[in-house]
Amino acid sequence: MRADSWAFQSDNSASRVMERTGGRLACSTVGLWLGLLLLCSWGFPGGAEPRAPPENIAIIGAGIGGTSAAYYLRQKFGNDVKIDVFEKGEVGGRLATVTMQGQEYESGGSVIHPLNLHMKRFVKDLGLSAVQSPSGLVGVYNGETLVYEESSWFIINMIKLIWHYGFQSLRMHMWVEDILDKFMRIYRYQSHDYAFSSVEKLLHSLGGDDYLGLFNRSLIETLQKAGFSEKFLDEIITPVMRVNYGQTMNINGFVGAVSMSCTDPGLWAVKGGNKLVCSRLLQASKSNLISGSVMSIEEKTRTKQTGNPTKVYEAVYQTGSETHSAFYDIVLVATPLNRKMSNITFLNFDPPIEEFHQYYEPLVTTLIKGQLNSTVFTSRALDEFDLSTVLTTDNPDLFINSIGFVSSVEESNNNPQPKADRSHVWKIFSAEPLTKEQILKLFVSYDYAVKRSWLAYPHYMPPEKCPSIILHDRLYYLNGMEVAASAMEMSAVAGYNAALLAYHRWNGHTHMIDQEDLYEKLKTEL
Ligand SMILES: Cc1cc2nc3c(=O)[nH]c(=O)nc-3n(C[C@H](O)[C@H](O)[C@H](O)COP(=O)(O)OP(=O)(O)OC[C@H]3O[C@@H](n4cnc5c(N)ncnc54)[C@H](O)[C@@H]3O)c2cc1C
Ligand SMILES: CC(C)=CCC/C(C)=C/CC/C(C)=C/CSC[C@H](N)C(=O)O
Repeated sequence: MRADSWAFQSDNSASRVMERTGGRLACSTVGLWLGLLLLCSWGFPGGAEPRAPPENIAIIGAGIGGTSAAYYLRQKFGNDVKIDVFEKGEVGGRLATVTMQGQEYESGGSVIHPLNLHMKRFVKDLGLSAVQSPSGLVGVYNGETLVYEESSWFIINMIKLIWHYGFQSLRMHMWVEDILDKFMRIYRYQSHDYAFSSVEKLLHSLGGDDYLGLFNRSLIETLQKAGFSEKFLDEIITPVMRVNYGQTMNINGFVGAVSMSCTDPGLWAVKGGNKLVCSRLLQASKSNLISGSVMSIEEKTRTKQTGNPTKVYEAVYQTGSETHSAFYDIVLVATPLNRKMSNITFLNFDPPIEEFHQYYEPLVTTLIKGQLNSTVFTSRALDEFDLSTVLTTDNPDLFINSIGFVSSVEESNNNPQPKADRSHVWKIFSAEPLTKEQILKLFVSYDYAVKRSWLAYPHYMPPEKCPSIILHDRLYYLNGMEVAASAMEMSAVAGYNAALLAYHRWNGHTHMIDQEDLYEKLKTEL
């Protein structure tokens, strides 16, 4: 790390960089003084004073993307900048819970992968704790019968898998592992403060043309080319895509791999609810939460106290029946840009900021406390039915994508066993709301049913282009990342990236943006 590249950073990140450089320079006070002396004698690069931080930053959306961006923006720009976070609904966005008989259950984003390091770090740094996600036995139903059923004996499972599908399950696991390994490179890039101006450049930096190719091609095309059989794709891969993204194997290969990684062991969630991460990030970033809906953004010229005319963005927003406006140096949009989800108008930009018509898949989460009618899936009675999740194949006659039993956000449940009574809460994913008749088909009887409808994930249709991260000079968009894959960790990566990008562009650190061959360059860095 060159002296000039960290000299301008806020106290926080400078000390982090120094921590990383370990014994070489940072530990020694002598080194620090030497560094300062050198800076004084060389002056700042270009002879210019470091630029003062922005006065005001707006973030639209208090989901995990917006709140993680607030957290990292505070780290980068320091304490003098005012950060306003606008939220028209609940803090957490698609991380949300529903309450049943006094217990809360995740109704949106629920599971976190053990290698999702940003989420892991948030939980640790924000004083939260993790609970293990239920990991019981899974079966696959094709509308007539269970075509695959896991066994509680590891060895039997292996034999079953090999008997049905040869070594394809193992090959699939290796394929996903390789993609995840490369994905982990982003943490190294971000810890060294590197940013990307487009999602495509970010993906390319992780594994070159092949990695970007995953995003540009459908999962089915990639897996067929790799020689996976129709039977394996229909009975194992499709059901996993249906439970996770409510879609078929026509999604892109990258999101397909992200989805497959949910079959890894060790999935977890935040005790008390995943949305707690968002409220804690807001608190830790000392942001002001404004409960209101942003309606428009327009660039304006204002004369600040310094007397200089400055370009700022005016955000017009509504709180209740009142309309207000405020001015910002930097704006981050942390919500999908489309009429149904955010309805933000960009006024008088030249060239105009394109409207994204990204279609988000409707999905319904229904939570039901009741006694499952196991005979829908098998001739066995519930007391002999040991599956905790039933996935489904792509059969148009089926009205659910999946059904599985869940624990409340307070419980850790490593080895759940369905009981032949009404005490379990089951989570069902379906494309449309379930009718009473459909619920009564699935349950012998039930006490409670609560549903939550979502526009859940982008409808994936490769090849497609990710929307720009830079919408205008100091106006950034985070949710283009979801076009690669939608997951909490992806939004956290997007939040960090947008914060770094905004910081570097504000300070003219062009060498920290879109660096090629980063993996090679950072190989020897600690
Ligand atoms: C049912 C379901 C299950 C899921 N399961 C998982 C899972 O198990 N694991 C996982 O990793 N991911 C999961 N996901 C995906 C994950 O939840 C999302 O990718 C992630 O939460 C998106 O976060 P975000 O901050 O980018 O967007 P959001 O959470 O959508 O946040 C955007 C926020 O902006 C607000 N907003 C919109 N417009 C405006 C406006 N004009 N003014 C002010 N505020 C505005 C919205 O109200 C919202 O709160 C799931 C999603 C769903 C729906
Ligand atoms: C970003 C990386 C590398 C990994 C993230 C893996 C992950 C946790 C993806 C989430 C996929 C997703 C949208 C799942 C939705 S359903 C989840 C669960 N089956 C449930 O029952 O709620």
